[in-house]
Amino acid sequence: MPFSDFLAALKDNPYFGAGFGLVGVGTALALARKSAQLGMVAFRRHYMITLEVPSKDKSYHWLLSWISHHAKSTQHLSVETSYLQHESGRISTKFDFVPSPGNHFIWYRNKWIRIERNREKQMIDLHTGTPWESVTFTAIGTNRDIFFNILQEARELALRQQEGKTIMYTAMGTEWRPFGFPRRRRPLTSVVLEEGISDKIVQDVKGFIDNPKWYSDRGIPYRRGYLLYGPPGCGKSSFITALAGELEYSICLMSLSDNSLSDDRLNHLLSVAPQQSIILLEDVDAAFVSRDLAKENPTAYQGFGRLTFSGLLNALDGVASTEARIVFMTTNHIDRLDPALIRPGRVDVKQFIGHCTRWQLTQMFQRFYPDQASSAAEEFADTALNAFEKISAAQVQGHFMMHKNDPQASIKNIHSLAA
Ligand SMILES: Nc1ncnc2c1ncn2[C@@H]1O[C@H](COP(=O)(O)OP(=O)(O)OP(=O)(O)O)[C@@H](O)[C@H]1O
Repeated sequence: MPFSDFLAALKDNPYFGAGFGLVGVGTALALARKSAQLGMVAFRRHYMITLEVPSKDKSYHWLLSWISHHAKSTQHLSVETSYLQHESGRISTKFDFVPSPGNHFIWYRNKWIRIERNREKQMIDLHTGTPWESVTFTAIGTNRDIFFNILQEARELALRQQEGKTIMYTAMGTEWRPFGFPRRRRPLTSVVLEEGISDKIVQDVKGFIDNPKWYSDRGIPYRRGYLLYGPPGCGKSSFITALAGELEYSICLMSLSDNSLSDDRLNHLLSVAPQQSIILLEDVDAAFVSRDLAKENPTAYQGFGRLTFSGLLNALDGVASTEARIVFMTTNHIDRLDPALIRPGRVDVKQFIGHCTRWQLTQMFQRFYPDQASSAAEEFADTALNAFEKISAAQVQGHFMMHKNDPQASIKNIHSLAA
């Protein structure tokens, strides 16, 4: 269809709004013309299809990228700045042009499509503090497939852009928003846990994801909880990040100590977490300690914010969906946790992640200095364990960084390992 006809059709479309008002009528002739026109309006109204996507919808940002991808000739643009992490770890700034508020036309699969991006000046989304926005697509015809295709393409484009990255989400108001730049996926092999632990957890999670039927056949909620506990700097968080990369999942990071977190909000957030994501509750002991401890020292262990302990338990129990729901919790002090929080059903797998063993020390040495003989790695492990009773992987990593190009010095200077 020629562009001029498309514009003429739009002119009568009620969604098109100002700018194409009907010419005034004053004479009988004009009235007759108008009634003919109204006939056309009714006809066109039935042959135009419109899709409105509010900014709250998950697909909104995908669609903006899709539009800028297709509407290359549009001259009215806004900038969206993001950060990119390269293979080397270097971070660079990326500027994307997205269509600015107003009308844009694109030619898509032999059809003209009008896209209107609306920004409400008066309405602010109270949860995110951003203006209320929407995009409306209008096309000729009645076949909705055109919009399904666009949504599908926009989703695939967004997924391609995220390939090889792990997205971290954080809770903003009642929704999850990407936080920081997508991180390059961390390989599982880069986190050296005691022999067998990593494999055991990965197999457990994969077995869970692959077996929804097992749960539905038995009427068991399709969720699984994990608790990683142990001293700081031994790899709890790093392992969860690497696991998310392995599963191609994102991470929804939630702080239970957040003052603005209420029972209802937590419940809601857990039920609307993005698909294929791990919910990560870090340092759960910081928010809730065992009821016995709290009784002994009520001032030190006051509850945080408006979240109650029973609210947390209910929210965890309510986390059920047709999709695999995985909740990871971490703590440095398992002994401070209330047994109700970590009972089976809420936490199905508890795993201690401790200080480095001899095996871990040799593995870490070999990974850091791949050209060295295994005897050097063993010498490093023995020297380290002779000098210190407990060493965290974070300490070892920091020590290697001080002797990046000198493995022998890293063995000789092990006594200088930073506490
Ligand atoms: N097992 C490990 N293998 C390789 N690197 C590790 C390991 N453990 C820790 N690190 C490194 O140490 C740093 C801190 O680790 P991480 O935050 O995962 O520890 P954590 O156990 O979660 O600590 P915390 O209890 O304080 O949250 C990271 O930079 C990580 O790369």
